Amino acid sequence: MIEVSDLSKVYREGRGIRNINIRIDPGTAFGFLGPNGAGKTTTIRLLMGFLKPDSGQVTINDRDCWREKTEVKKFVSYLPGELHFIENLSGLDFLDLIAGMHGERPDIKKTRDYLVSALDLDLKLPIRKMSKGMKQKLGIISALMLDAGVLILDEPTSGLDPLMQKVFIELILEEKKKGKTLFMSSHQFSEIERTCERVGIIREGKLLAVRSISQLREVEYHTFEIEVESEEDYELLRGSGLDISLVRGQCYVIRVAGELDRLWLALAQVRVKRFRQRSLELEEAFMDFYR
Ligand SMILES: Nc1ncnc2c1ncn2[C@@H]1O[C@H](COP(=O)(O)OP(=O)(O)OP(=O)(O)O)[C@@H](O)[C@H]1O
Repeated sequence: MIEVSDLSKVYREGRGIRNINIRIDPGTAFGFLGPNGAGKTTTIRLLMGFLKPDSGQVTINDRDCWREKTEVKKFVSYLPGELHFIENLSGLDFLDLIAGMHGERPDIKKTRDYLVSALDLDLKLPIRKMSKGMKQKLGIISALMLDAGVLILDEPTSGLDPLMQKVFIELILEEKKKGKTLFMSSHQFSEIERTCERVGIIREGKLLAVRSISQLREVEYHTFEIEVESEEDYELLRGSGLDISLVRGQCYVIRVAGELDRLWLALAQVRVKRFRQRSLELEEAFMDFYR
């Protein structure tokens, strides 16, 4: 349904994105993660037809996002990373304006009311008096109330407090139940993990990896906490070439990828006071792509 093929867009200074390939099946959610300036918004702007690719192509439902952008916008709903409103309007006026552009469908008002209540937003307030988080809620409501089949969300939880981030995740899970296709950028692995089937990691304009969340969960990664008797024991551990970091005193964290043989061999040589395995941390497995 969403197909990004050999997509490149390079700005004058040489930054941008290069040769991005992503395929997102209908009814699935794709999380797009990467550090600041990695190229997430650039990719999303190409998906929305705001930018013309230098090379390659993006299609949604087999429509070219640049050449057929008007058609594409009929089944896509978009939440920009940076929201710009007509500040003098109230929240309600703004949503009415957006709904009016989509033919006064009665279902929009119903969905709007549901979202307003879920996100607990005072729509009577003029937008200029709204906080950053309130404006973000308004943006989310305007994107979700249209009930489009494809949702493209650029850092949707930016500015939301932890409670509202949780509500947002629940709303997204409801959208998924309705069969929506989702493309969502984020800095937060946890929200991608909870909402998406697959995750793409972008850095310096290049797509480093695309993994299914279940694949990431299976990565053989083990973290242990160990307390040894003395500095001498630590030196012995260190000599084994294991990935060790100090917590405090003689307490260390050891991370092992793959087979554990080397760990057992090292442990046999030292005096251990305390030893326990930490549960697998998915985020750590994911962070490996950044290192
Ligand atoms: N209009 C532009 N002209 C020139 N360079 C740009 C333009 N827009 C973005 N860039 C540069 O392209 C790179 C990618 O920017 P982009 O906004 O896509 O990153 P991002 O992953 O969305 O970052 P963030 O997480 O900080 O929002 C950055 O180095 C940025 O400075």
